Amino acid sequence: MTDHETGLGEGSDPAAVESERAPMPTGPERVPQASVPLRERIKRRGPMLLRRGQVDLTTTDQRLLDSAGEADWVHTDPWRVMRIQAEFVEGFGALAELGPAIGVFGSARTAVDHPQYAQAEEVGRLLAEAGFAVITGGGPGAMEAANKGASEAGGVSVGLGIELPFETGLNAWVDKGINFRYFFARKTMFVKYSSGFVVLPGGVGTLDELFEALTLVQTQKVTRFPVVLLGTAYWQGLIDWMRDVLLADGKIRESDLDHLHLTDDPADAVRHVLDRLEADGVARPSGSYPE
Ligand SMILES: C/C(=C\CNc1ncnc2c1ncn2[C@@H]1O[C@H](COP(=O)(O)O)[C@@H](O)[C@H]1O)CO
Repeated sequence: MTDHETGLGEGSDPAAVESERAPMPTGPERVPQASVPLRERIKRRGPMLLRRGQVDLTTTDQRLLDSAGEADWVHTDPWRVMRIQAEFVEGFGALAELGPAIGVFGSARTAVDHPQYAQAEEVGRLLAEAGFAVITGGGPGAMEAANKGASEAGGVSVGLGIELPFETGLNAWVDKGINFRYFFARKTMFVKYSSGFVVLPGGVGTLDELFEALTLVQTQKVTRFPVVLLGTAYWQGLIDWMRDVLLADGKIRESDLDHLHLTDDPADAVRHVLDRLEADGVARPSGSYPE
């Protein structure tokens, strides 16, 4: 079995490989350890003693820098686990000190000249003025609009982008951006660093984000989490269906619907978020309350 397989090689240092009798030579006369007879090789690593065949002859760095060998392992799940871990580390590191924030979701396809774009921009602005950072998916459409409103109001405009088969990149109004490979890591960041969501008209991506929030509230994985639906004409049908079918059939409770605040007014959306958080004992950020 090799050192790699036993794990004994990690952290080893051939400079510490020495003969039990002779002290470690320190200068140009240093003997390559491979030339020390096998039976005389000895190494101490912390509380561990290694002798003979257990003494490895290369350092961790040497093995790291040795580019020879197979590279297929970068396409294996154990390696992906490391990349997933890295996304959480990067996300937590970038957002841990963000302060109070609200997630704003909505269609990637909302056109710049559409009234919903103006509404998203207004929401971004009012949230920033209220003292919230604004977190979006970092893409085009409603996301871009909310980032624009937040950034132009001098707020913290955050975009959590996602790698897609087609390149879209972070929109130009994202002032703090992270690009994720994995949807689930990105979704964790939305929920972990937002105190509530404002959801504008959108498609399956937006519905996914909305229903994830509702599921987490229903299962009490998150508490104190206001969710506002902006656009009554767009959302009323969904609310009616949830009430008439899901609730009527006993698949949800009335309280699951109570979490949803439906409005057409961006100022009302932001007031609702502030009021709900205050009612739940969360300190209000130091910005202005929308008139
Ligand atoms: C469809 C197009 C670009 C997609 N680019 C996206 N970039 C970032 N985030 C996205 C993108 N598409 C979807 N999302 C996420 O889902 C929500 C919007 O999805 P919907 O289906 O459009 O409602 C959004 O909140 C993002 O988090 C080309 O225009």
